[in-house]
Amino acid sequence: MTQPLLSVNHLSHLYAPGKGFQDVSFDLWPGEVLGIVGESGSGKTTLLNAISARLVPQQGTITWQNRDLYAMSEAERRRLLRTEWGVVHQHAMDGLRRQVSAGGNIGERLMATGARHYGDIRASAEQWLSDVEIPPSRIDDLPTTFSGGMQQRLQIARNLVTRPKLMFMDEPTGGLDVSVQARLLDLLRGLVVEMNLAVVMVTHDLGVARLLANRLLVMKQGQVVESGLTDRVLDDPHHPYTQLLVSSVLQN
Ligand SMILES: Nc1ncnc2c1ncn2[C@@H]1O[C@H](COP(=O)(O)OP(=O)(O)OP(=O)(O)O)[C@@H](O)[C@H]1O
Repeated sequence: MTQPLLSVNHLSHLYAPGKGFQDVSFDLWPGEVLGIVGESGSGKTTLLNAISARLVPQQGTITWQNRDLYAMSEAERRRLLRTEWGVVHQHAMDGLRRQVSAGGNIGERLMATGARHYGDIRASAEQWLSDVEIPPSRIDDLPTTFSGGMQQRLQIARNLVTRPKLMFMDEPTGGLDVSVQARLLDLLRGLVVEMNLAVVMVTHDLGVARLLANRLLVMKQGQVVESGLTDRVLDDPHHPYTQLLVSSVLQN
């Protein structure tokens, strides 16, 4: 492929000076994982929301497979979010339907892409539950009866069932126990490679960034202060702010 999957050009959205993000540009290629790192309040979530069509940015353009995202109709953008894109929220229940069974949470997204055969949908949901290490016997249970780690894995299965090309993740392992985090990261890493998924992931955890991301954008007060391959940025940070971020992790 000679064209990036996603192109972000001079994107800005400021709630107030220094609050939001300013003049962000990058290209994302199929199968590439881009990590957005920076301290709390640096604008990471606002940027992620704008790129994933959940917040109309004040300036700049986003091109998805050669089409201007904000020239598409609202319905087309919503459809994209249900099919070729996925969103993994930090709090799994924000991305799940609490009144719908685990199997229903997965099947619902499949139906958005035209699946109608109940047996096939259920079989696919069972397969996905097992792929994300949830016992398929829990298929009829409500997600509210699951542990935090299971809810997060269910949210991931719900997104992946439509075989998206691009996933947006906001602190995908935030709020989970360290051992649960490690397991989830392992699982995510495997799925990303197997499905050749492109990912834009926000995290303040440089360990998570190191494990999952190929490339990093470092944000400080709404500006990208440094970008590059993950190992280069973390092992040889150029900007003083990145140096501080890396060294404060090392001191922990
Ligand atoms: N809807 C809003 N209206 C006004 N200001 C906002 C709004 N959402 C976020 N902000 C402000 O914009 C700045 C960036 O917030 P954002 O949530 O994008 O940062 P972040 O890097 O994701 O932080 P965190 O890791 O804590 O979520 C913050 O100062 C925040 O208070």
